[in-house]
Amino acid sequence: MAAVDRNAAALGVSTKQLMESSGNALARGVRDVADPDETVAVVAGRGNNGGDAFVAARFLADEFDASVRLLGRPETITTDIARENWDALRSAEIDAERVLDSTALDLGDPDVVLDGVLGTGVTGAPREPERSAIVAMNEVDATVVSVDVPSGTDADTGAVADVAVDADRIVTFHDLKPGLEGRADVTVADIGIPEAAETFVGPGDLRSLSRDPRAHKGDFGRVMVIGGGPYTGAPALCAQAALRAGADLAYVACPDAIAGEVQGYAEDLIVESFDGERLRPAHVDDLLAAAEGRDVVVIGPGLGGADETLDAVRDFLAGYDGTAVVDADALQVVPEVDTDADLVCTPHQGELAKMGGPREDDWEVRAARVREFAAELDVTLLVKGAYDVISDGETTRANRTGNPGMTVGGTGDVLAGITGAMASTQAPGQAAAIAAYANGTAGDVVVDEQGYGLLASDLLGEIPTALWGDRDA
Ligand SMILES: NC(=O)C1=CN([C@@H]2O[C@H](COP(=O)(O)OP(=O)(O)OC[C@H]3O[C@@H](n4cnc5c(N)ncnc54)[C@H](O)[C@@H]3O)[C@@H](O)[C@H]2O)[C@@H](O)CC1
Ligand SMILES: [K+]
Repeated sequence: MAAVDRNAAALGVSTKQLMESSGNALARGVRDVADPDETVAVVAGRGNNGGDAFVAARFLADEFDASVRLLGRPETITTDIARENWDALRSAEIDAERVLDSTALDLGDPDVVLDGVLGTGVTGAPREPERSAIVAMNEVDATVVSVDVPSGTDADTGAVADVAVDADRIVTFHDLKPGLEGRADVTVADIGIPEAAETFVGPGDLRSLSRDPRAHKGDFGRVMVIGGGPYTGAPALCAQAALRAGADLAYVACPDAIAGEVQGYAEDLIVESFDGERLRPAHVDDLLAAAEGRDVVVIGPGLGGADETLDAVRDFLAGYDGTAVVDADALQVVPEVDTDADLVCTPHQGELAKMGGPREDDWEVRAARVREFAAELDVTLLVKGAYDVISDGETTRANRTGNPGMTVGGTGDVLAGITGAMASTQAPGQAAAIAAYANGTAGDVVVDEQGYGLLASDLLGEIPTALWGDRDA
């Protein structure tokens, strides 16, 4: 939800607007169970769940005998928008008081209790002062309406804590939360989050990239690029992109003939070469052994399409059972290969057609067909275009970042490298979605600064900011 919320804000629909809609929906929920002039006791915690309850109180105050209890001091309200809505209650002289000792919380004899104590931001079982307030709410003989989730319910898992609100009705926002499935007393309220906030990859998707300060080397991936032969720049770009996207180590497995040149592009790369001028089936056993110690393999960049090379790609994928990003010439073997690996394929539309996939001009039609094709192949597809389409066969996303300057050679190698890095910490579909977004954002920044004529290598330095530069994410 927090990711969708951030994506909505990036589309111009602020969390405060969503809070207004949430409060309005709550007021409707209360009207459904109460008659005019009945008493409504609103109990609010200090997060946005409480903020929703403040808005509801503003909607209800004219019609009902409504009063608000805030659990704690207004200064300790955790978000600006919740505090602004608390202040609005006070300014409007709506009955709203703070409760400094929740063990002495006296709700009187209300007809309805509105539970805005804890929502999706809860971690662990309720602590004080929320804990005693929940007990007090359960002791009152009233219809209890919960905001988003009954307080004390873990919104990620649906687990109910030892102390939790026993709700008669729940008004939940945007989507059914875990633990609420199958309950007859739940209303899912549309609070105006545009579908685009879920369809299009946005800054909210980057939230999962935050790092634990206790992380150590290897936590963010050892990425192995199998590439090069006729081309030398492609594997080097790809592996450098993986490092810029946060991988801890990037290895390039390439032919001896070009190893020196690949290493020459960047000292950060670990080049491990095999004999000859191109990949052949004889190399596959050694590559499979090397891949054992790595988190993700990216196969394809600069390999070329020689028959023996494609045979080797086929053999490699048949013997591999980790996660592999497949790009460029290697893509064409995917439909015929039998593998236990999780494949993330990154074709442009021409390559997709060569794989037997759909060719559709309209992106929404393409998205639906790409999903079917991903399900048929049992792979994740990232189909590059003006709107990139990403699907794992179930969830389908689109990415709008990027620009026509990125038609230059090498940008696909960069994308494959970012995808490789992301796939070492994220599920394949999410890895591909974030990679497409970051690659396009990097390209947009370069073109904004200098105009067209970008080089794929220009993207590299912009990748970290594209992934971690959004301080609000
Ligand atoms: N994400 C969205 O799109 C929207 C969310 N909204 C509301 O925002 C809620 C989430 O708000 P927040 O993230 O601020 O979180 P909550 O309001 O659910 O709770 C956070 C507060 O509870 C405290 N807390 C956490 N665990 C606790 C525990 N075990 N015992 C006692 N206190 C605990 C935190 O320190 C914080 O003060 C949703 O449930 C929903 O009601 C709506 O305002 C509208 C849109
Ligand atoms: K609640």
